Amino acid sequence: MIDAVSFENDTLGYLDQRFLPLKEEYIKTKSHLEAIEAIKTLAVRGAPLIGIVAGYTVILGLNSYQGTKDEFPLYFEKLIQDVEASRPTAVNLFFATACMKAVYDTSFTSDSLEELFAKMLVAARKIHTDEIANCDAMARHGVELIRHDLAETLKTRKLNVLTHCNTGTLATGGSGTALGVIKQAWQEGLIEKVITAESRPLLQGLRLTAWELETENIPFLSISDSSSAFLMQKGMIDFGIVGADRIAANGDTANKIGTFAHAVSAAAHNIPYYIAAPVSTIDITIEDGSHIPIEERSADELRTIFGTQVATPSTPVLNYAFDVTPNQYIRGIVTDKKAVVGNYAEDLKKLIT
Ligand SMILES: CSC[C@H]1O[C@H](OP(=O)(O)O)[C@H](O)[C@@H]1O
Repeated sequence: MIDAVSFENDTLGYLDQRFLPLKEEYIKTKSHLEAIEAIKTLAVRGAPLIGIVAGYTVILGLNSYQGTKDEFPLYFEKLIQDVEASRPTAVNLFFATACMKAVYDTSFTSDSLEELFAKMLVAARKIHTDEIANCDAMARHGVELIRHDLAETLKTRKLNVLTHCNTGTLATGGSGTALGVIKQAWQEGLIEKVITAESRPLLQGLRLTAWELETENIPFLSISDSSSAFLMQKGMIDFGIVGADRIAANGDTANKIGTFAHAVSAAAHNIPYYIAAPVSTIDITIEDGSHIPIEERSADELRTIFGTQVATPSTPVLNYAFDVTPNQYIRGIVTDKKAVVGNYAEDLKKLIT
């Protein structure tokens, strides 16, 4: 499996995703500031992986601390603020900092800084190992749901599945969320072909998902984001499954920009459209998708393509990195605990408690 992230000898290691698949560069750093920049620039990306790296980034910040225990609370507060300011939408990042703050709240008074830091490292490693295990559980629940919902089609042929952005090992450290379900479905002989939407402007689908599928010898076709409706109309897509960066209590889901457009097209063609995400991506504190903070990114992500200017530098741009798919477009939400179908407000809450 691709090695997306590691933490050994107080050093964060990660595969820089900005130039994959043409350039593979594994970065190692002890600097929390460099780690924060890696999240900001999508050198590391993908909601669960962002959460894993955020946890390790806090550890790097702790290792840089030179002050006294009395001075530590202010330093820790600033460290958490800086990590949380790196990207706003993927709730996994805030799940990771909440885990660190929980250790602080429980142990700061009673423990030495050394003991406190050791406990936070355990918490950071747990986030990492949990997300890997979550992928395997999601894969099982997702395949079970697909076998049920697509049973009629499966009587006569294998399935063609649409996915968007990258939700595989490069986004999770494990087999993946949506792509993990797809990989497992392929292993079980259910998949004919994967249709991976390029995911403009940073092309996570064309670059990263394609690379993962090629690496695993899974047949796929890359398409432009705007092609999905046409392929659905031609009967070339049997279901869609995508990831999530934040799921509201009612099931409304924020994911890479373009996700909602695929969902509307799927609904128009009566094609089931699923979300796959660990429970750590559910934000039960917000009642619906209108409250999810949507990241706006640099205009140059559209005006240039990997350093080549394709529009004038003065071209006005609106570059939302995510959109929100209302729950009525979602046939089911596959989590590590179970697949939730409909009745999201009630059933998602049960997963959290
Ligand atoms: C495993 S879900 C990953 C999720 O994160 C991606 O966003 P980004 O590449 O900007 O971090 C995309 O929304 C994926 O669905």
